Amino acid sequence: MSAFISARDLVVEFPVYNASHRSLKKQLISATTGGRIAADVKRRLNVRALDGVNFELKPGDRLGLVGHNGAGKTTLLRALAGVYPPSAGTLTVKGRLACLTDIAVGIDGEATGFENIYLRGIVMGMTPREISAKLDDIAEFSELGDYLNMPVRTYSSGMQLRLAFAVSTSIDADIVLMDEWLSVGDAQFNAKASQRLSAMVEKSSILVIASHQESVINDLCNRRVRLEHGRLVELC
Ligand SMILES: Nc1ncnc2c1ncn2[C@@H]1O[C@H](COP(=O)(O)OP(=O)(O)OP(=O)(O)O)[C@@H](O)[C@H]1O
Repeated sequence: MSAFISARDLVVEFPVYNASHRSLKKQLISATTGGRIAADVKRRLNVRALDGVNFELKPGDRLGLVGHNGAGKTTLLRALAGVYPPSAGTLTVKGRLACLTDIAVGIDGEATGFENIYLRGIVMGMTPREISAKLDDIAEFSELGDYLNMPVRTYSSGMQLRLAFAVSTSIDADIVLMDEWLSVGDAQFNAKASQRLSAMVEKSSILVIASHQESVINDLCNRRVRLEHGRLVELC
């Protein structure tokens, strides 16, 4: 099956509770960041983070998502990952995903490093058998040694990220989703992490990466979407 992504008139809205209707509206009328604010039929405020977005991606596409703070880039990545359902329109995603936007999701502080490799792997969509086959590689890459037998709550934040990164980049993915080029650990680890990410992206069929760095988009991408206040204003 070839990887494929299609967004048709995609809308993602977030209801905003406990917001002062008048003051929020006033404040946001002139906002240059963020999605558009609108009241629904029940006069509740909604942030329209994605507003009628259309595009299609096929194998070989490396899409760079650009736009101002709050333009909707992360929302689009999370919608592609199935975290946010469309409020309207349709989104079709075919292929196995590696979503690197929230790499620590599924990590449990009370569980050991080894147990967390399974927990995070399962959240990523891997089978226990698949994780077992990759366990040595993940453990070796993380360089956590005997710490893998200790509860993750005893790790430093950098060690937790190493673990999350090692598992999250072990999946064989058709589609890679990334919010900025991931940077983890100290200088030595970050260099090998970057190599591992590059290898993962090269093997994948479709890449979608959001970035504020022009050089990242230029180096990695052959297509580009610019979002402004949730609307797609440039597609090439
Ligand atoms: N969980 C949420 N609840 C309410 N509003 C949200 C939520 N997540 C995002 N938004 C709103 O949706 C809009 C788009 O946010 P998003 O995080 O997708 O922007 P972004 O382009 O990734 O921004 P940045 O470059 O700052 O990371 C913003 O107006 C933001 O306030």
